[in-house]
Amino acid sequence: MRRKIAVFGGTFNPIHHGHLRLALDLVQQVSFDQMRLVPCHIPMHREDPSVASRRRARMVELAIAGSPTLTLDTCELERGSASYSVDTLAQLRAEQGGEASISLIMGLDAYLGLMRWHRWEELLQLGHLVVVDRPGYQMPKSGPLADFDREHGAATKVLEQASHGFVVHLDIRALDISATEIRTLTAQGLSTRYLLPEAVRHYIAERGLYGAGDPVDKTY
Ligand SMILES: Nc1ncnc2c1ncn2[C@@H]1O[C@H](COP(=O)(O)OP(=O)(O)OP(=O)(O)O)[C@@H](O)[C@H]1O
Ligand SMILES: O=C(O)c1ccc[n+]([C@@H]2O[C@H](COP(=O)([O-])O)[C@@H](O)[C@H]2O)c1
Repeated sequence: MRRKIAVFGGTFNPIHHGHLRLALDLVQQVSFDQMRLVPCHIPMHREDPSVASRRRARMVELAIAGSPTLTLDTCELERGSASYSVDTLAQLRAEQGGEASISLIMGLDAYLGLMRWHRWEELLQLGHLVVVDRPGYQMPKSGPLADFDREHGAATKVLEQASHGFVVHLDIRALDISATEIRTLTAQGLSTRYLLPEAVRHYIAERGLYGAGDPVDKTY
């Protein structure tokens, strides 16, 4: 059977249950052999994250500690340069060889901006794109992305059958959680409990990230 590897890139500032449950749901639906969480080091598509990549990676590590299926991949930190998904996929393809099925995972909000990504036309030569819905976002019915989606769209089984080249949309449970909301709640001194793992909440509180005040308030 073809080895199936998933690459789930994100700013993870911080990682939350929206990311984690999405990753786990996909591992179970697709039987990925690996699900690699790849924190981006220097994003060129958004403002500099307020927290250094080393710390964002550490929060990923804390979040997945003990998970048998999710792993942290720090390739973008090690590369040290601007973080482009095309480079990450190319590096993984070189490592894994031509047979492996490689899937780049993204939420619909990220997919909507795909045509602004660096060398985005090359992504499907290196892997598949697996897109999951995100509350508040909808696929356009017409336009260049809708055309691209129709041209390359396929059913899940293609992830077994081909190493690259297709776009697959998968249903996962919708969790309306964002890192932006977690940063805002933290800065306002409001509780973020149940939105992200406790170990990550403690890390944020202990280091005063996102304007966190005293260590995690017991009343919250
Ligand atoms: N709740 C969610 N449901 C589905 N996809 C999600 C969810 N949260 C994040 N994603 C996806 O995870 C990837 C990484 O997201 P990212 O780290 O930017 O989190 P975020 O919550 O969107 O952060 P921010 O609010 O800072 O933009 C993206 O592909 C994004 O679409
Ligand atoms: O390669 C690009 O040009 C590119 C442009 C936008 C987003 N990405 C990647 O998409 C992933 C999700 O991005 P974000 O901003 O939602 O965290 C993350 O791994 C980014 O590096 C990549």
